[in-house]
Amino acid sequence: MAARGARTGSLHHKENEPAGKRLRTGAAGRQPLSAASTAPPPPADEPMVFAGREDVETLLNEKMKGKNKMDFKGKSEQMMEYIKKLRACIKWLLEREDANLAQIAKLSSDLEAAETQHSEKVTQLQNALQESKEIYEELQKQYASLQEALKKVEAEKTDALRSLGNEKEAKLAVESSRNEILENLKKAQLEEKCLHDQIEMLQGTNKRLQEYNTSLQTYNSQLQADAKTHGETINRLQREKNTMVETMNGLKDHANSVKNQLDLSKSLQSEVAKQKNDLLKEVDSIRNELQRAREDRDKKSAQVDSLLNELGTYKELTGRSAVELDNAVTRSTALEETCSSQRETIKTLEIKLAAATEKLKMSDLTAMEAMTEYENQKKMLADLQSRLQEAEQQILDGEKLRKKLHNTILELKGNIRVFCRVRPVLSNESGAVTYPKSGENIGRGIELIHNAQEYSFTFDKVFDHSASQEDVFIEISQLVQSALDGYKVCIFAYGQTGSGKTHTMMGNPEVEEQKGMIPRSLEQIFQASQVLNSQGWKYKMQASMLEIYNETIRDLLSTNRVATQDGGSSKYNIKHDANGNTHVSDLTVVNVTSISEVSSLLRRAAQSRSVGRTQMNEESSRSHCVFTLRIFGVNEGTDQQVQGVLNLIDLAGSERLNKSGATGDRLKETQAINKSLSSLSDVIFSIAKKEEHVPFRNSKLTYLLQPCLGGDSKTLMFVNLSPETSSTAESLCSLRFAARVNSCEIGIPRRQTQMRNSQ
Ligand SMILES: Nc1ncnc2c1ncn2[C@@H]1O[C@H](COP(=O)(O)OP(=O)(O)OP(=O)(O)O)[C@@H](O)[C@H]1O
Repeated sequence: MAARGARTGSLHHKENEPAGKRLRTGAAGRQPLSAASTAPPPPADEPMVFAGREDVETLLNEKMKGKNKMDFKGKSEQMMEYIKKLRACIKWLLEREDANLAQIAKLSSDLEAAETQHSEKVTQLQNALQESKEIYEELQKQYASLQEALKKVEAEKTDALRSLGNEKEAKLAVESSRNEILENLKKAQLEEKCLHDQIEMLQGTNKRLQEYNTSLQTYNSQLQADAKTHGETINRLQREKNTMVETMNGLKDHANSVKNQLDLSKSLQSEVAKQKNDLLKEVDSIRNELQRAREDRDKKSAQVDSLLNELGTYKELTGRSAVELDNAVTRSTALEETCSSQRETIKTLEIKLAAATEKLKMSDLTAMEAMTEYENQKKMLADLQSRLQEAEQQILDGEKLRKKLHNTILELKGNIRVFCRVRPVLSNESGAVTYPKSGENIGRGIELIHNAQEYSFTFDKVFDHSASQEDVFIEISQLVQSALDGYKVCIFAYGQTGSGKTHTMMGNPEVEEQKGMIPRSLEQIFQASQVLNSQGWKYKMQASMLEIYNETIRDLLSTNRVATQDGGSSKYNIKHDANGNTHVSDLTVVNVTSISEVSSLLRRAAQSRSVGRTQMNEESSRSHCVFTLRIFGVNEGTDQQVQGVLNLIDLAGSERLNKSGATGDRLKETQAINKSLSSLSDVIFSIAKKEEHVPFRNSKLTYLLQPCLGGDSKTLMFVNLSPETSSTAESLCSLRFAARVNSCEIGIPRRQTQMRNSQ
């Protein structure tokens, strides 16, 4: 068709040319055939030229013309001419045919080339279409997988939110358990307060028992008859006490081990709480990370959405823009990678979160276990404590009864009580003191080896080197208490220099365990007076403190320095009134209302106290130090009045002259000390012998203490010993003196009490 079209087109093109110009002869210009019929014929050798179809048709329509019918010659010439024309026409037609064929061949080859090109284009287009289709399918798949991933992320997000909710619940549970613990703590504090109240009540009972003690005196004669029986009871109680002490020690050990366990479980609990806090922090940080990852993921999701939108647009433009599609695919792939990495991160975080939650659960469980353990331990401890308290109460009751009976017997006997205290060995020397390990003298006996000879002594109580200040105070606390009940109480420490008198009487008031008898007695008096307040008792207390140095009184509480020196204007005359109360003129007497006031007084006195040096003790106190607390009590309810006195005396060292190695002033000091101490023993022995004249006035010390030594007071002497072998001679002297004192009957203590309106 195309070839034929091309031929027709070509012929048609030629037909448009003007007919006159087409049929010409060669070089001289061709004539049209019609013109040739009229015009003279072209020369025979000139070829005819045909311009087109019209020329041929004109030639074919040409008619023979002759002059007449018979003009055959003319006709044959014409015919020849016409045949020539026809030949020329045929030749032209043949040439034209060849040219046409050549053109057709050229056209068909062009056509083929065009067709090939066309088919290539078609194939390319088909390929591009196929590729686009594949890309489209791929993108659709990616889209589907992205949607899948998005769904997963959503599901993970929901899970994470759920686990977050669980964590919050767990946290709330932990907080509520902590509140419970705090609640329990409050309860325990309340219980402690109750126990405190009970202690106060017991102290009240103690007071009543003391009242009972007083009433016991009226049954004096009856008790004397019963004394023997009581002695047996004491022994039995002593044995019982020992058993109870052992039981109590066992219980204490058990309680200690339980306490240790409790401490352990407490520390475990605090560790668990710490771990829990760490885990909570970790969970928080993971949550934050998760939150960040979520936000990141949300951003990416938004990006995915926008890219999906873009993808949609790209889908429309797929056919048009393959490059854009490629970019979109690249971005989509990158996004997919980010998404997958995000998913990985989320997964890791989820795993971490799960692990942290697990750890939290574990720690909660451990905490719960620790709590349960703690509760059990607490219960056990409470149980043990109540058993311990019961046992201790039993022991205390037994002990109280024993002491009461013992005191009663002693009071009835009218003895000065003597406690012996041996200090620890301070040097490298060996000790020369032992104690009985069996028999009825345990805790009361002491054995001293001197010059290879053993000397045994028995006192009301013997404290070995291991006895603490508290152990010693427990034994004298009742005596101290009786000062509040209106007795005159006198406690003094006797012994050689460095034997522990000051340690026993004063100790170190700033350190709880080292506080001596003076600060402890004052604390007890103030505490007890507060308890008695609730029973209507109001107390007024006055403290004074003096020392007797070289037979001269010095006021230790005076703020006037001159007055405290020898030769000062103050005379410090000692006077006793009809009620047996002692007054020292010009002596500073301070009203005290609290233990802190007394503590500052003690500090003031310690500073003023004169301290001399001897070869035996660098800080040996060379004076007798007398602390006096006067107690005036009145009961608003019963109008009863009491007046008690508590004298606490740290005597100067009792060593003999040759031992102290003193000369000059020191010799004078030692002589004075010895004089006053020997006066003290003279007074005691003379009272014991019931002599008419008691030489109280022989020394300032004995004269000052006259009312306390005179028979109606409760007197206790500490004999302090140095255990070293080098001190055995002095120790023996002290022990002998103490034994004589212990055997003295100085009278029955009398309570100083009266009714207010009887004054
Ligand atoms: N029971 C004890 N436990 C521990 N250390 C003690 C004990 N008794 C005394 N000491 C120590 O022994 C030393 C001498 O004691 P302290 O000063 O009380 O003796 P003293 O009899 O008062 O002497 P002085 O008569 O010279 O005043 C001190 O260092 C004291 O701390």
